[in-house]
Amino acid sequence: MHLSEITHPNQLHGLSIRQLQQIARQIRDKHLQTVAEFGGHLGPGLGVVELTLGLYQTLDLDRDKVIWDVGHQAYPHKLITGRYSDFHTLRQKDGIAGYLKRGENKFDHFGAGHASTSISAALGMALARDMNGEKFKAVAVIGDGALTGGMALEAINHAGHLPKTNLLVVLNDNEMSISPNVGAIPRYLNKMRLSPPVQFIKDNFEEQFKHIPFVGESLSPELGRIKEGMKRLAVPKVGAVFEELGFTYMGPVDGHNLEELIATFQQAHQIAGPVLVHVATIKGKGYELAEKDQVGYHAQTPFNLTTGKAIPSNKPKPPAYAKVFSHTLVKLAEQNPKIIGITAAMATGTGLDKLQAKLPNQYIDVGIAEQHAVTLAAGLATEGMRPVAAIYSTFLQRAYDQIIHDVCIQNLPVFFCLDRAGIVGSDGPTHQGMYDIAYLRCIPNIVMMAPKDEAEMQRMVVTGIEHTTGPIAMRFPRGNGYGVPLMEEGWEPLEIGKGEILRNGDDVLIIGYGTMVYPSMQAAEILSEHGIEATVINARFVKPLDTELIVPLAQKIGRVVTLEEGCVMGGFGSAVAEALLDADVVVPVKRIGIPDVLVEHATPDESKAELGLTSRQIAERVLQAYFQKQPSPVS
Ligand SMILES: Cc1ncc(C[n+]2csc(CCOP(=O)(O)OP(=O)(O)O)c2C)c(N)n1
Ligand SMILES: CC(=O)[C@@H](O)[C@H](O)COP(=O)(O)O
Ligand SMILES: [Mg+2]
Repeated sequence: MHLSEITHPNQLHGLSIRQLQQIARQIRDKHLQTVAEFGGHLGPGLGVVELTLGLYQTLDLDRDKVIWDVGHQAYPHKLITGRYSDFHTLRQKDGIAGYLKRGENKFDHFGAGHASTSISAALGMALARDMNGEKFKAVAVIGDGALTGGMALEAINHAGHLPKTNLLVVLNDNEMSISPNVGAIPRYLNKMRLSPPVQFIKDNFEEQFKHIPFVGESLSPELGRIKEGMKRLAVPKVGAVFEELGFTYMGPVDGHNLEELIATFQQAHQIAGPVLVHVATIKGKGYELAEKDQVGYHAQTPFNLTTGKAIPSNKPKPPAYAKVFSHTLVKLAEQNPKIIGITAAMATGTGLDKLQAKLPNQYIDVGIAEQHAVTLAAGLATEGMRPVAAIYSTFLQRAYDQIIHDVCIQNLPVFFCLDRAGIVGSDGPTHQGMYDIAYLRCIPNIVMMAPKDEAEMQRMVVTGIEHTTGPIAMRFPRGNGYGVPLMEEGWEPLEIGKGEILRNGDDVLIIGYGTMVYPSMQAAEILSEHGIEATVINARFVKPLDTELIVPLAQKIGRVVTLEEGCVMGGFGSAVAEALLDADVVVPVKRIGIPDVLVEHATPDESKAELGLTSRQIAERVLQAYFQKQPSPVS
């Protein structure tokens, strides 16, 4: 049977190991071709091909439910659940999502994208199953990185307390998060990965020696004494921690040996209560370049399969915001040993791997543990350190209470650097950085800012470091800057709460925040072609808002437009409208940003066009709102 003929995982039933190995090869080929052509997550899925086939052959997917943690590794799952023919649309507009998605396919029982949720979801399904008197297996597949997330441990704590609730947790242990996994849990797992040989020797000690020709028999008396000594060798009982937590532990199992996997899963299905099967895999298995560079091949833009090199873009790109951010932070950290950069398992994405390389003592990776990262930063701040929590906007959502409870209520000087703030593109709704303006703005004590370009971001990094009277947050987008000139040092901090006028005009006031400042200027130029002259403000800060600058101009001009790359509800535009209300200035405010919708996976430009956020669309919307001009057909 060829992979292309599989539309239901139950078609795996009855296939021989050889047939499964053939399908595994076809999955790897399809996975590699598709990611090489369109980009996506490479290493994670290559590492779970046999795990997926072995597990699914032992389940009835018309009944049983498999929940994948994060879901970035679930391309093999997608390929055997009816999406082979559409797989070339992966992570593209209106195409297959890069993560599991309940609405996409009946075998996608739970969506994800953020880590550490699978065991909670699977346990919820198992409890509902038992309450409804149903019979199906609930299986969570979680990576060793995701296992460092607090939620996963909360779920294990709960599941281990329910000896009558059947639940299978498959731990995909490839010793990697995006970077090498960090913490005591991965270290413990690694010890178990290593322990079987030691355990094997202990169990088969004499057997091993007796057969040594000529000397084997004569060694016997000695062997007894050595064996006694071996008994005292402290080998952790494999899986002891999980067993102590109420799970039946099985493993570690070779995650690329189909016979072993199938036999283990079949056995696991016979065991009542919570069971954890520890599967040892290799991230990137089957593609040598990915096996050798597991960090670099976690995710890929389109690349050449033979050379492994990214397909060069036809024009040189300005530096990425993340690169400028980390370069600036390293420069400042070299002068200030109190600066501590903190990442939650996103060293390469945030660029903090550069800080780790240059100043390892001023770098902390806490694993996938954003909540811990924030309160750790708060603790560091109480002792006079200068903590910089570099966490994507979307992942910082995980630590909302810690931001309020541990940082802002105590008014501690933590500097939050929110990368990937705004529309991120192919990762879709779970990863869009849409909510941070709204979710932070309502918290007392926090200062919030966003740069118009990468040069202003450098000034904001200095501003953030020097703001030590309380918490401060800077948001910036995924991707590249504008290529504006950058300074190597001597960046001038900004005055907190002060914006700048970029253009003058009497017909409409346009106030841009962060990434929407340049589009504001471009829209103003288009309006000028229609005889409409706009004043454009770069707000720089949403909290505190520069009301001294904005309120009088709004009153004078009488028409206001706000622009933000974030949710309009409660966002930057709301802040301006509230300020005008508080000042009893009654003028119309047209808030342009992301409306109350989810933004599906597409390129950022496609999403912005769909949301009416291109410069031309902004100009058209202003004309329509304030000057009763019917929009010309959008070119
Ligand atoms: C809450 C959260 N923080 C960070 C991330 C970014 N992220 C995506 S995959 C990944 C590593 C996951 O490691 P693991 O679970 O071991 O899966 P593997 O990639 O090794 O297959 C991280 C940190 C995320 N998805 N969710
Ligand atoms: C699966 C996951 O959450 C990360 O791999 C994420 O896709 C990284 O996003 P960036 O590519 O923006 O760093
Ligand atoms: Mg891993």
